[in-house]
Amino acid sequence: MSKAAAIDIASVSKVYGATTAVHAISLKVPAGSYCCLLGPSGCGKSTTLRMIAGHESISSGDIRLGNTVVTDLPPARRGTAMMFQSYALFPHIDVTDNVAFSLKMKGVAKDERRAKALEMLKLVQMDPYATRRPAQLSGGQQQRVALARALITDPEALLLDEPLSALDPFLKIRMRAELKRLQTTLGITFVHVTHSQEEAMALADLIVVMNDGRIEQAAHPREVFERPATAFVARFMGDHNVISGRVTAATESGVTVAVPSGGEFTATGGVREVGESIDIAVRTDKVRIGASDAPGLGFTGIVDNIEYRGASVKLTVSGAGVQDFTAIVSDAAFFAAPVKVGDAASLAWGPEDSIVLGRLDS
Ligand SMILES: Nc1ncnc2c1ncn2[C@@H]1O[C@H](COP(=O)(O)OP(=O)(O)OP(=O)(O)O)[C@@H](O)[C@H]1O
Repeated sequence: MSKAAAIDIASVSKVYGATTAVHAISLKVPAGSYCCLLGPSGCGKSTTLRMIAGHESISSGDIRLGNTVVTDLPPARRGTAMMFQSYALFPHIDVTDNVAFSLKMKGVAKDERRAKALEMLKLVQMDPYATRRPAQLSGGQQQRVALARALITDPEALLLDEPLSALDPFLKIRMRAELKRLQTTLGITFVHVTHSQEEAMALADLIVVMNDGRIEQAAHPREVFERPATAFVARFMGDHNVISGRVTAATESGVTVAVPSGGEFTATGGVREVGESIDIAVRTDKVRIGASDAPGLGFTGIVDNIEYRGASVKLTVSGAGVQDFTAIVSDAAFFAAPVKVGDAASLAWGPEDSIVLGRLDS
C-alpha cells in the first residue's frame, strides 16, 4: 500500500547545553524493516527517534530518508509519522475526526478525509467505534486510533515511542502481535523505542542497543543474543554471565583469561593480546551441573541461591573469583542430582558457549 524508505543516520549528535544526549551515532535501517531502539532510561533512544521525526533539531550529522536528506525539513515534510507514548487524541471530537485531523490540516475535503479515516480505522479494527469520543474507549482502543491517525498520511516510516508502555501485560502482548501484523501488511519501515528486551526480541528484525548516547550493537535479535558485542549488551539482554579478567594466552581462535584471585577461563573469538583486560560471556542456559572435561570451561563454587521456575531451575554459584554466576538447567537435570544452598557444585560448559566480548571504542 505505501512505499517504505530506508533511514540513514550519519554521525548524528544531539547536545543539550552541557549534556551530549547522542554521540555521533551512525545507523542504517533498511527499507521495510522493523527496527527497535533498545536501552535503559536516558540512553538517548527517544532523542534519536525525535531527531528522525524532526521534533528535535540535530546538533551535527545528517539523516536521510530514502534519497532525501531530511535533516532540516519540518516533521510534516519528511515522510515519517510518529506515534507518541501518550496517544494525545483530541477529547472533544470523535474518533473519525481524530484520525482525519492531519488531512484536515492539509485542506482535504470533509467527505474524502472521513472516508480515508474509516479505511484506516478498518486497518486497526476500530471501524465499529468510528463515532465515539476518545474518553469512551479503552487504553488499547485509544492506541489503535492513534496508530490509524499516524498512518493516514501514508508515511514511508512509522516512528513509535514506547507504544506499549501504558498497556497492561495481557494487552501489551496482544498489541505487540498487532504491531507486527501491521508492519508486515503495510511493508513500511517501523522504528520503535523500547526499554524491554523481550519486546525488542519479539518484534524487531534489527535491534539497536544504546547506552549512554552511543550504539553498542545493531544487529538481528538472534545475533544480539548469541553474539553480544559488548559486556553492556550481554548484561542488558540478560541470560549471559560476564566474567572479567586479564588475558594470559591468546591464539587466533580465542583466549585464556585469568580472573583476579580466581580461576582461568577460556573463550573463543575476538583477537586479543596477552595482558589486556577483557570480558567474556557464558550463556546461562548452556551451563550444566557437573565437572568440566576441559580446562577453563567450568569451575567449582558454592551455591548461593536456587529458584525453581517450572520447566527449569536457576542456580547462582560463586567461586574461582566469580560472583553470582547463573546457570539455568532443566528441571530433569536438576532433580536427577539436586543440590542445596551452601553445597559445593561444579559447573561446566562447552567451548562454543564462552565468547570474547568486544570493547566500546570511542
Ligand atoms: N530537552 C532536554 N534538555 C536537556 N537534556 C535532555 C533533554 N531531553 C533529553 N535530555 C537528556 O538527554 C539524555 C537522553 O534522553 P532520552 O530521552 O533520549 O533518553 P531515553 O533513552 O529515551 O530515556 P527514557 O527511556 O527515560 O525516555 C538524558 O540524559 C536526558 O536527561
